[in-house]
Amino acid sequence: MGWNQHRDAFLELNFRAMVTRLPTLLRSSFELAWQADRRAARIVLAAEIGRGMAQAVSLLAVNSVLGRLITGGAIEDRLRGAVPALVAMAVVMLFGTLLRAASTYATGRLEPKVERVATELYLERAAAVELAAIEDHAFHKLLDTAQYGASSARRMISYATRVVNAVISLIAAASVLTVLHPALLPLLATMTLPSAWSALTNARRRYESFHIWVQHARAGHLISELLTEPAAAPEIRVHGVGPFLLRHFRAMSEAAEAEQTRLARLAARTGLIASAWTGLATMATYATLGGLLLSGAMALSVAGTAVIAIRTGSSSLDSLVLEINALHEEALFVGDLQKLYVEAAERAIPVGGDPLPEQPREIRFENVTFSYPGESARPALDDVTLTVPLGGIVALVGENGSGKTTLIKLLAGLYTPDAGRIMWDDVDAATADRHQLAERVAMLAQDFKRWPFTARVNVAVGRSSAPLTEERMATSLAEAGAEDVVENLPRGLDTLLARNFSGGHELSGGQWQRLGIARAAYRRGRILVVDEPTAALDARAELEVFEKIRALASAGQTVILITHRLASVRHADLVHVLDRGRLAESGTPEELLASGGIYAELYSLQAEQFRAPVPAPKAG
Ligand SMILES: Nc1ncnc2c1ncn2[C@@H]1O[C@H](COP(=O)(O)OP(=O)(O)OP(=O)(O)O)[C@@H](O)[C@H]1O
Repeated sequence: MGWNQHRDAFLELNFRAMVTRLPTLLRSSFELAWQADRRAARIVLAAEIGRGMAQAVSLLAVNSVLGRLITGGAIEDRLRGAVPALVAMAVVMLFGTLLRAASTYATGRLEPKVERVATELYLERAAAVELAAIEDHAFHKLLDTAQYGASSARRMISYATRVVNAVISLIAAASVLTVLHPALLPLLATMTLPSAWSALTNARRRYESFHIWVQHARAGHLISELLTEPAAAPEIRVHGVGPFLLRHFRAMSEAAEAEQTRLARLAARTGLIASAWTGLATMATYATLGGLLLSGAMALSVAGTAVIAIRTGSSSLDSLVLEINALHEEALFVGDLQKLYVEAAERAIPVGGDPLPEQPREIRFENVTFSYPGESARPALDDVTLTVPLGGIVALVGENGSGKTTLIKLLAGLYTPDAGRIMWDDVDAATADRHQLAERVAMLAQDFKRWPFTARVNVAVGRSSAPLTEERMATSLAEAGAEDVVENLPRGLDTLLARNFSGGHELSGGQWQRLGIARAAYRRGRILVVDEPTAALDARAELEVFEKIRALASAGQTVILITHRLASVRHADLVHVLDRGRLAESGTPEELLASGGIYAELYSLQAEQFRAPVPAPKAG
């Protein structure tokens, strides 16, 4: 269906990189933990270091016990001699158990907090970027992949904990082995390398595959949502779109399954090779140990301890490799999240800037050109120069796709021009304080958001930063002519406007439009921008809304109006006509009618429809 793009998979992930990055990974896990809960982070770190040390001490105690038991003398004496070491072992094990409990508790406390902190930052940064970033598919892909980073950050904490633990117990086992016989250490490493290789190879494949398939997974998810969402339900039923969507869903799922099968086949093959290699290395290790015993180069008690140390060491090394690998895999996702943090900060709406004039007289577009990203035959706005005087009604008129909505989005600061300037008196909007600019504008977009909240929230969300007041609510509803919409709701303003929730209610398109106008009125922006405010209204409601808009304008509010209903434009103080991204004509409605240009042509086309003869009722 045109979503798949498998070109940009890239990775650099190898064993050396993994080991060299380990300190950075551990540090960033610790930083995440520190940010989320300092006390718990301290407990985890101390407990894990303590546990590793306890393991080293208990290994030394084992050596001492074996040494006592295997040396000559009466068995009672040998047992008695081993008692202090046995007691030491028991104490150390108890200590280790307590530390483990402390670490489990603190990690459990830490993990959800880490995920929350990471998620909050993700949402905060994503909500603060420019509209252009949200509409950019590359940034969207990053948003998609980075969303997994927060849960990875959560898991990173336990993996990092286990890595610290495994490193310390490995150091303990390796030091004991080196003391026993230096030849044993490389053998221990050889035994564990295959599982390292296999785990790393599989992780790399999984991550590569994830990056290649993430868009695909999103598209599959989108189709399954489309099949169940209420907005699509009527067309799915009347036009029979269901089987078509299902066919695509199946095709996409099958492609994803084939990828999973490929990964499983490769993982099985890699696992087999690694196991064969481990088997050979284990045989070599024990043969060496036997050789050392036979040649008398190693005492039996030492060989006993060596076997225990090798088993402890290889299991520590095994788990170290697995945990580092898991840590690394999670870190790749956390890396995506961090990349998003950086990119979102770079593409964030700038804070601060030149103050806008308190009472500007006009907004001037000077040779403004703007193109949407991607391929298009012509710019959406092409060298547009026009003035919007403040304090009256300015109408934007033009055929579909002529650039009206784009123009008001630029005016509201949602996009910045590719060329030219937008001046608020003598302040360039490009360097102006964007927060101030947004403060001045109330916007009712064509596709304004129908929030799945109560009617009250749907209006008050127009200015969610201020405390809600009933008086302002009532005035806004009156200004929008939306009182009867609210009166007819089962629980008035407290009715939930989301039909797919229990107790939820749905409004008609026209009723929504009136609530949308109430929201824009509630905002009390000095410039009210309305894009096709009456498209869904019946003739009476349309007249009423334009009446209200006129009243707002005569009370001093600036209204910028986009509409195809040219009869309603008659009351505008100034009309700009756009044609394929260019300003075609400007003037008062009377001037434009008299000039016989595009406006006059569109006007007479509409007027014609009403002049068409009404068929006479048939007699009889
Ligand atoms: N988000 C977008 N991304 C890419 N192109 C866009 C986007 N929005 C609009 N366009 C393109 O920009 C051009 C101008 O669109 P715009 O929505 O400004 O027209 P309009 O005059 O408001 O049309 P209408 O009367 O249909 O609402 C069109 O060619 C449209 O395809």
